[in-house]
Amino acid sequence: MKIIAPVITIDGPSGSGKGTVAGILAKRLGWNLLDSGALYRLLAFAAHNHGVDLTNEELLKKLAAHLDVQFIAATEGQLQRIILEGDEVSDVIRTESVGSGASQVAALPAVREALLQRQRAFQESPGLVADGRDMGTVVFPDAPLKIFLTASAEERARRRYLQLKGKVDGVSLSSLLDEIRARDERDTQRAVAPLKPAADAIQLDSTELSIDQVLERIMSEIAIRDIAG
Ligand SMILES: Nc1ncnc2c1ncn2[C@@H]1O[C@H](COP(=O)(O)OP(=O)(O)O)[C@@H](O)[C@H]1O
Ligand SMILES: Nc1ccn([C@H]2C[C@H](O)[C@@H](COP(=O)(O)OP(=O)(O)O)O2)c(=O)n1
Repeated sequence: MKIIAPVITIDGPSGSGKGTVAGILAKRLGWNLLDSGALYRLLAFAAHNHGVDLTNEELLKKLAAHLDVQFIAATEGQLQRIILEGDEVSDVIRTESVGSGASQVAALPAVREALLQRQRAFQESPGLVADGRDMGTVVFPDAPLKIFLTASAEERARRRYLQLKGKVDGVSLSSLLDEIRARDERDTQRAVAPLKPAADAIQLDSTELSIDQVLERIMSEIAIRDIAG
């Protein structure tokens, strides 16, 4: 009988800390990592490169089904690397303009369907930490631990600002706040797999918490459930 690897899902809006926390947790547990948002970012980026309009659902569905992407797991001292069609794109897909494109293609049902199996294939032994918007509601509904991580929009914009300042030209706190609000609106209001907590998710507001405090809370939920051996 195939042993089903446990999954910890971390969903929430942009800048709540999902990616950071999921990465540290996966490393600490020695589990696999799924950054599902990267798939939507890669699709938006590939669409741009191939001249595909972000509203062309039929073509985007085909592009999603054939995305030539490789995730190279993090090693000591090196973050996870993402290769698209042979080129490293780990950094270029992180801009807010690619994030906005990702949020647009993510609203298309045929695109979400085309990426579903690719995401589920990450559920391998000894376990998986998956972050995104619908990990707990749609992709891994049977996950034994689901976290819904939030923070105020102002705090999330401040974090993004600190993260991008010095790396990207022309970042401003007020435009980041506008972009984050626009993305929140699109991601929560779409008809398919909207951003919302699963009924059995633990909600964590990280506005006043450090990354270590968030990790500590999640580690204690893991210990209570005895899911990480
Ligand atoms: N609890 C926290 N307190 C302060 N900064 C945080 C916290 N969580 C994450 N950050 C920082 O905020 C930025 C965005 O975090 P990230 O993990 O990319 O968020 P998300 O994946 O939810 O968009 C990063 O620079 C990260 O280091
Ligand atoms: N599981 C997911 C993950 C991301 N998306 C969409 C919606 C998001 O605005 C974009 C980008 O997601 P990503 O997690 O990379 O963005 P942030 O790091 O939170 O800013 O993709 C989604 O619809 N479903």
